[in-house]
Amino acid sequence: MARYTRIPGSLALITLTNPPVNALSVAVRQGIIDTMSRALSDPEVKGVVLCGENRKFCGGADIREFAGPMKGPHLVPTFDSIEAAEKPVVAAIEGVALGGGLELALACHYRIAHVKARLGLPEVTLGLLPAAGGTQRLPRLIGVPAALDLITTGRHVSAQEALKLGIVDRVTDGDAREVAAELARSVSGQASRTLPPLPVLRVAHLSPFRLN
Ligand SMILES: CC/C=C\C/C=C/C(=O)SCCNC(=O)CCNC(=O)[C@H](O)C(C)(C)COP(=O)(O)OP(=O)(O)OC[C@H]1O[C@@H](n2cnc3c(N)ncnc32)[C@H](O)[C@@H]1OP(=O)(O)O
Repeated sequence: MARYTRIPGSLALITLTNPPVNALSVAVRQGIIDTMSRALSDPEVKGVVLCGENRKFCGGADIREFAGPMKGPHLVPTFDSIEAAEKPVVAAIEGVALGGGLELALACHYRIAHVKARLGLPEVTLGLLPAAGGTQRLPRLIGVPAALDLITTGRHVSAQEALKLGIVDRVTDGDAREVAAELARSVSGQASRTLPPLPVLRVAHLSPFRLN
């Protein structure tokens, strides 16, 4: 599920609620779609803050659903609709943003991380790819070499390293939701921030490859 709350400054606060780590279950994915649509259709709402309940942003795809076929809305269009939102969406990352959880944050226009948060794309450790936008949005944000490192090792990074790499915009030792709300208010009314295009890798010369 996702809870919708109006907060001061003409903002909507969307809180993912799926204990213990607010993983992206069918109900959470549907909840994101419903609450985002509510925020975007309300002319009184000028920006959105996205967070997770109990100070845990999101532990990624719900591994309890891996045993069966995927039901409900898919992650890719769910995240694409956040990126396409014409109102600023700011992720308030506390606890963890892992796998699909980081991919969700990458689809937001801005990211605030609590100093103790951990971020990463551990899909490779499960034999998966970050196929919900991570392979596309992370290189656009931090460049191909740094993104490849995170995608191929699955290692987690601290909030400070995430700031240095350019994954997050700001780190706070306070309440990430409040800092995110402050940022959302300061950019409301501005055009949504977009990611730069993917860098084009040019190969100067390719030798013919033969199997003998
Ligand atoms: C087209 C789409 C393709 C790909 C897109 C996305 C793919 C993914 O997102 S794959 C999943 C990526 N996420 C992970 O791999 C995270 C795995 N979890 C962890 O690393 C850790 O559990 C944690 C860092 C999130 C928390 O660690 P810790 O504080 O040490 O607690 P526990 O490990 O004991 O876990 C507590 C509790 O949470 C449950 N849990 C953790 N992650 C998930 C999850 N992703 N889905 C569902 N449940 C999760 C874990 O099982 C424990 O539950 P119990 O207390 O009931 O045992």
